[in-house]
Amino acid sequence: MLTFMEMLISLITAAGVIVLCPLVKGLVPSSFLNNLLSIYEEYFCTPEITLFFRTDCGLSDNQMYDVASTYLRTKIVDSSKCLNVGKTVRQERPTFDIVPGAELSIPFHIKGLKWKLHVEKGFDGYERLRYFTLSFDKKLKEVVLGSYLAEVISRYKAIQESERVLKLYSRDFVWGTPGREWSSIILEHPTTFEKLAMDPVQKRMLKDDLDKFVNRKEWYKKVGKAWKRGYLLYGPPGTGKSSLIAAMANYLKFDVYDLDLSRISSDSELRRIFLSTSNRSIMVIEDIDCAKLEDREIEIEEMSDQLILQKPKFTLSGLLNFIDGVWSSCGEGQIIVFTTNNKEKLEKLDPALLRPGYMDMHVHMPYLTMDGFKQLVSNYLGIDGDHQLFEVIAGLLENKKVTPAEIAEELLKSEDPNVALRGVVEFLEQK
Ligand SMILES: Nc1ncnc2c1ncn2[C@@H]1O[C@H](COP(=O)(O)OP(=O)(O)OP(=O)(O)O)[C@@H](O)[C@H]1O
Repeated sequence: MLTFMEMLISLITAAGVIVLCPLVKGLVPSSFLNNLLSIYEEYFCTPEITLFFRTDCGLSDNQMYDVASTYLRTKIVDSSKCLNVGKTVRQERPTFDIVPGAELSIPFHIKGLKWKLHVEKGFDGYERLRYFTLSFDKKLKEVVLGSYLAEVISRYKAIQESERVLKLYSRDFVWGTPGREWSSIILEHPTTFEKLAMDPVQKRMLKDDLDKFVNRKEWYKKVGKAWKRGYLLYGPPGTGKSSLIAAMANYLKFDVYDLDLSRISSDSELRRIFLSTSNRSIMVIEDIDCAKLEDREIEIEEMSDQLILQKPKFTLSGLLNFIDGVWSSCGEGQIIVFTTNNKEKLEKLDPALLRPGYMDMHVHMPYLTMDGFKQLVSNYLGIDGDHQLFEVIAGLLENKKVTPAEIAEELLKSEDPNVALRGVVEFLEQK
């Protein structure tokens, strides 16, 4: 007795014979022949479907690329025969990564799903494009596009939540790489608000402001405002502006994007860059008063491959206006932090720059006060109470302009509190 499968195979084989044999072909009605052929195609020539997960998605970075990459890292050891193994000096254990071109076969329903990482290089040998492909039997189309991808995304979200590592994005390694606006490293800055030497009232106000901002998503929607907030941090070099940005990122668990305005050549480039940032992130534009946008020259690559110098069209205020517009129309929970060593210069440049909308809250980072000093002593020497040299130091600090960075440097010199604090006294006396 023939089973159903055996009958089907016989029929398909018969179809093959019929197709190949012109004599038999003439004897069989064409409708029957077509039916047999479609069954043959359906079960024996099952073409694969391939999904592409490119790094870019229109003008933005493609989040599905990161989704795929994060998800596959959890599967790699069981599903690939080739693994890249790496470890930096800081890491304790090696990590495994995907080898470009090697197949990752993940069991799912009938046949496995085949994932692959592709890396394309340009003529110059530099990487131009990378993307993942996911190939599968077309019979799995519905289930892969539906429940499987949903599972991959929810896995990614769970990993993001549980192993949330903050990232610092910059544009240093992406010049000329199509579809990649930012490259990132892990942000491992240890500064927290607690460790920051800063006026306690101002610290409280800033934390409250940040709390209010992140918790008011619905309020922003209700009043029809873009959910974004701008901060200006100003003060001399070494007073902790960068440290404060790290403290804000650690507090909010927001990634940081470091933007160098002087290298932007056009509105469209700027728009692309902004559209490629993630929600709930901090964009940092340092030394905003030094961004002499009108005076600089930018290298523009011509069709002829010759580099020419050209002056870009925008001014600082025009640029900020533009940023305001782009950010109003995209992204949620965005923070932008400007820093300057010289607020007066910024005011002279264009007072409108300081208005709420661009810079909603201004935070002054001054020279070191005695309160700030005690915070540093607590951080570096573990002294939370008093010390006999504090009175001398308080007197010296009143008349000197010293930055927390300078005193931090002195405190690093010895773990013995007496030695370190005597070093601070000497430093202040000589200043
Ligand atoms: N307010 C502060 N509280 C604690 N540490 C500080 C503070 N300010 C400076 N430091 C110490 O000095 C180092 C340099 O400070 P930081 O880079 O944050 O200053 P900055 O104001 O951003 O300087 P610049 O304007 O030159 O970028 C920090 O890594 C930190 O160790």
